[in-house]
Amino acid sequence: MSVLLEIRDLSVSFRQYDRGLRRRTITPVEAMDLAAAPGELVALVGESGAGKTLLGEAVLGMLPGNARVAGTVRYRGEELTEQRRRALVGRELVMLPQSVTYLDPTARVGAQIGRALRLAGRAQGRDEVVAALAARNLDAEVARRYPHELSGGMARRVLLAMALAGSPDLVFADEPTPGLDEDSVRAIFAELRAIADAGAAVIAVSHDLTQVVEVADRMVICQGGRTVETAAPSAFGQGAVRHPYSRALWAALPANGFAVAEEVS
Ligand SMILES: Nc1ncnc2c1ncn2[C@@H]1O[C@H](COP(=O)(O)OP(=O)(O)OP(=O)(O)O)[C@@H](O)[C@H]1O
Ligand code: NI
Repeated sequence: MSVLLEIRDLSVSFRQYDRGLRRRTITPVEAMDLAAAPGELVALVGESGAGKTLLGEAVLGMLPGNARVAGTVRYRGEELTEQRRRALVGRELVMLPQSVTYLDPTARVGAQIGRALRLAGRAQGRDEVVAALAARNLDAEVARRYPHELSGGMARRVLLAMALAGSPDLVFADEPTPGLDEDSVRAIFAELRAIADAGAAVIAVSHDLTQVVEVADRMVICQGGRTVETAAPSAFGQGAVRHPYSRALWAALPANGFAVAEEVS
């Protein structure tokens, strides 16, 4: 299977102005590598501030104006130029947002899905809206609801329905499960797995290590702006991951006794 997205040696810097107009540059993403093929679910894991969101924003062109990106991002074997990105983002390449506040509180779910279908260049009649809901295991009745009338798990599914309106080939899911109970987390990961099985490449940022190892094809582990290891999910449970940080990440899970690895800086 050929690679759909290939990121090599990605860095993201921000130019900032100190007091007295002294300029300085910070580089939160220093060297990240990641590849994703059609049909694959790649989990991107690592502590808060490691640069996971920035990687997604760099690929999708969502960084603020003072950001500088270096390194290689190839999509379908060709450099993802600004021009290609503009044509692809929102259609072939989508972000599943981290926050449900992305939903418009004043509009019914059906209208919001209709809007997403229109932006993706699809037909947007009632039948299409109902089909988009059904594909995410939501009843047609949900179209009439407002966001505040949805449970946390349902709101996540609505966000999924909107992100998937244009049948994207690449989905970057940034923390798709915050604040959900265990069953809802499992259900959302099952959805992401199904999206990959249907042929898309899915990159999922997650802190739910125990759940994500159940569905991922590969785990990309990052720390301090660098990817430190790519491992098979099974390697985690078997203690076969190499990098001390990867081991610490696993050992720190509640089920594994919250062990804090002191050798890790
Ligand atoms: N616009 C910005 N200007 C300056 N620094 C930024 C900017 N955006 C992010 N950063 C910094 O870059 C680092 C990485 O941020 P990022 O949001 O990618 O982390 P993350 O791995 O997604 O963390 P989390 O798990 O908490 O979401 C953080 O230290 C953050 O403060
Ligand atoms: Ni983040």
